[in-house]
Amino acid sequence: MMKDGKSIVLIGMPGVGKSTIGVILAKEIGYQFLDADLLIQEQEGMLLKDIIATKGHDGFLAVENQVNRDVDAKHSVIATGGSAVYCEEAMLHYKETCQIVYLRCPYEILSKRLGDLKGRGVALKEGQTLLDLYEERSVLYEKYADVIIDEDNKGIEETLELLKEKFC
Ligand SMILES: Nc1ncnc2c1ncn2[C@@H]1O[C@H](COP(=O)(O)OP(=O)(O)OP(=O)(O)O)[C@@H](O)[C@H]1O
Ligand SMILES: O=C(O)C1=C[C@@H](O)[C@@H](O)[C@H](O)C1
Ligand SMILES: [Mg+2]
Repeated sequence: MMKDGKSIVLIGMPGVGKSTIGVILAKEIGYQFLDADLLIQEQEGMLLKDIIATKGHDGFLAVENQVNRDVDAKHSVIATGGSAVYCEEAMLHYKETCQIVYLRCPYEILSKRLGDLKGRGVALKEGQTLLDLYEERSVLYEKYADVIIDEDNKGIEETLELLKEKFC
């Protein structure tokens, strides 16, 4: 187990593997796992894509901000949603209480990995492309990160090993 018990918050674009890698990391370092997307769905009683459809982009971000801001968990790996980085209050809360890790994946790899963006519930504004989103968010992910893990062409296992090297 990690020494100081600080939780690890994973940030990054949709599809970088925050949820997939986060749950395995938690198990391997003896932490709990929380997925902020699932907390949002549970609170709202709706799927993410339906929350976005009903409340709109800004309404969704308000809920995402509140849910992440209210997370008070030690010894946990927390997978955030890709848009959590727009939620300033929540990000400042994580910055003060946790270690923030940006899983950075090159655009070319990510765009192949992501299929139907709408089905995934990505918070795209009208007319925005995945590349626009990538460029807009990269700056924010880097701003809040304490640690950056570059995925490049790594598989899930290799990325996990890098994370464990940092935190164990
Ligand atoms: N090298 C890799 N690293 C991480 N995930 C990979 C890799 N190669 C393929 N994948 C796949 O990419 C997907 C990552 O999806 P996942 O839901 O974990 O992303 P996420 O970061 O949690 O996205 P979201 O912000 O939408 O919650 C999974 O289906 C995973 O199997
Ligand atoms: O990157 C995004 O815009 C999102 C990613 C998901 O994890 C969800 O948090 C939500 O569907 C928005
Ligand atoms: Mg996820």
